[in-house]
Amino acid sequence: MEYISTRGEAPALGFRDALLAGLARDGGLYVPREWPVLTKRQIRDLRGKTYQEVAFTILSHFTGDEIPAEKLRSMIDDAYATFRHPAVAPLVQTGPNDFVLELFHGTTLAFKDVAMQLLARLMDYVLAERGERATIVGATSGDTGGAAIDAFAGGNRTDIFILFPKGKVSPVQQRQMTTSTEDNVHALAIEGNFDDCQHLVKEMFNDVAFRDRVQLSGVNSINWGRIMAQVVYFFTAAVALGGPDRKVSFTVPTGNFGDIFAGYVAKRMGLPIDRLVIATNDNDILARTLKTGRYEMRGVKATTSPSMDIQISSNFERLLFEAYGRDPAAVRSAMASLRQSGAFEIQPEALKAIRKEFRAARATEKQVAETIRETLADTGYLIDPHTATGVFVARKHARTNSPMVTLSTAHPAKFPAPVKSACGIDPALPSWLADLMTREEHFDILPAELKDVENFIGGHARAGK
Ligand SMILES: Cc1ncc(COP(=O)(O)O)c(C=O)c1O
Ligand SMILES: N[C@@H](CCOP(=O)(O)O)C(=O)O
Repeated sequence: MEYISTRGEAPALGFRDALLAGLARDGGLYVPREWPVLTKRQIRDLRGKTYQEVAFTILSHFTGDEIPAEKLRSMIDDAYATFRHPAVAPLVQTGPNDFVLELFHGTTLAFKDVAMQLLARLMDYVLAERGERATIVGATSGDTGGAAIDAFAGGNRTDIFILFPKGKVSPVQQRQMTTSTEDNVHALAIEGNFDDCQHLVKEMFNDVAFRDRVQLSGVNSINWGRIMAQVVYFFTAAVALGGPDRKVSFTVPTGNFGDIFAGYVAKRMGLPIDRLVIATNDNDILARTLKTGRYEMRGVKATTSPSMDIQISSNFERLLFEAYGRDPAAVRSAMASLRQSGAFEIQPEALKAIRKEFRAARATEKQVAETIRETLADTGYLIDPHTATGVFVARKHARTNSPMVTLSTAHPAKFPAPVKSACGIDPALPSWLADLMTREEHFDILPAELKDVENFIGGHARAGK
């Protein structure tokens, strides 16, 4: 399997190189040259299989012969042995046709663990095979950072630097990033918002001299390895609900567009998905874009679902590439316009293609709080504000004749303050995190300036020395 850049000006790479590259050298994102397609029969055969078996079937289409089958199997087994639920990603029924897909049974209580535990193992395997080290960078609005630190902590081939927006993540999220005692972990509180953090990460990748010197690698969903691992749970959920002989819809709480793009990939791979619904909080740039055809930044609002407080949805670039019939020039022009003026227009044909695949709606802060309260009252089920954003939007797009699955992207205990304020319940952290809030914190504070961040990373990274 070969991977090509959405901007068409970087060399095509094999799986291992695309995995370590993270972002393409032309600033674009890697996607497979072709979408692998499973037949209905192959999808039917996934019924009754474990999460790990389904993961192997799906992921081997993307890793091809670059990762030996027995290695891939053992990495998948190890990655999902860290999950506290035997099903890895169980489905919970909350209404006649309504389901919640719990993606928070990993070590840091968010859906990021699903891909990150595997990504760390894949990267370590490729680095060991090549006798190399890497400097891992990541930008986080709260969850990617904790999951990445947990997955990479203690690795002797990697140093990890996580940029989080100072004062804009939940206290639990912050401590998950700042209390590691491993020498290869560096949590950096950036004086800015998530978009500033993500911009800094992309700028580091675009600084070729720096990138090469520290052997930079990324773990955000700009890395194809993240997306491919997130495709798996769309298959497990749909198949459990009668797929491929019955269409299933999904609503996905969305920020950086990685998770819902994974759903789109599942569909391209042949999974019969009825509706793919983007759920946003008050940072509703994606809902506005689908409505108007204009992607326009308006400044970030702080909400009770801080992980989705995002304006620049990185993976939307992958969707644009597809919607423009894989025309990299159209993507380059949209991205140049976004850089220059904070906006771009989507041409009518491409917009039509996007609207055919996706629907989108927003949940306001009031609606999120009401949804937490009502879901608890009606079903006894407690959800976090990100999941509540999804559940609220899912109700608007529910179908009477097909199941609607909302992705539950975080455990309510990660966001105890808004959950308590909405419904009066103070969700407890699980036993392995019970002392989290009393652990000692270690982090550095840096301005949102490329030079300061590069100097810090260059001074601490072991790769290239
Ligand atoms: C809890 C939670 N829900 C939803 C999202 C949005 O996911 P994505 O960025 O893949 O759209 C995030 C962050 O990415 C998150 O941490
Ligand atoms: N919500 C995310 C933002 C980064 O998303 P990613 O999926 O691209 O890593 C977070 O929690 O950090």
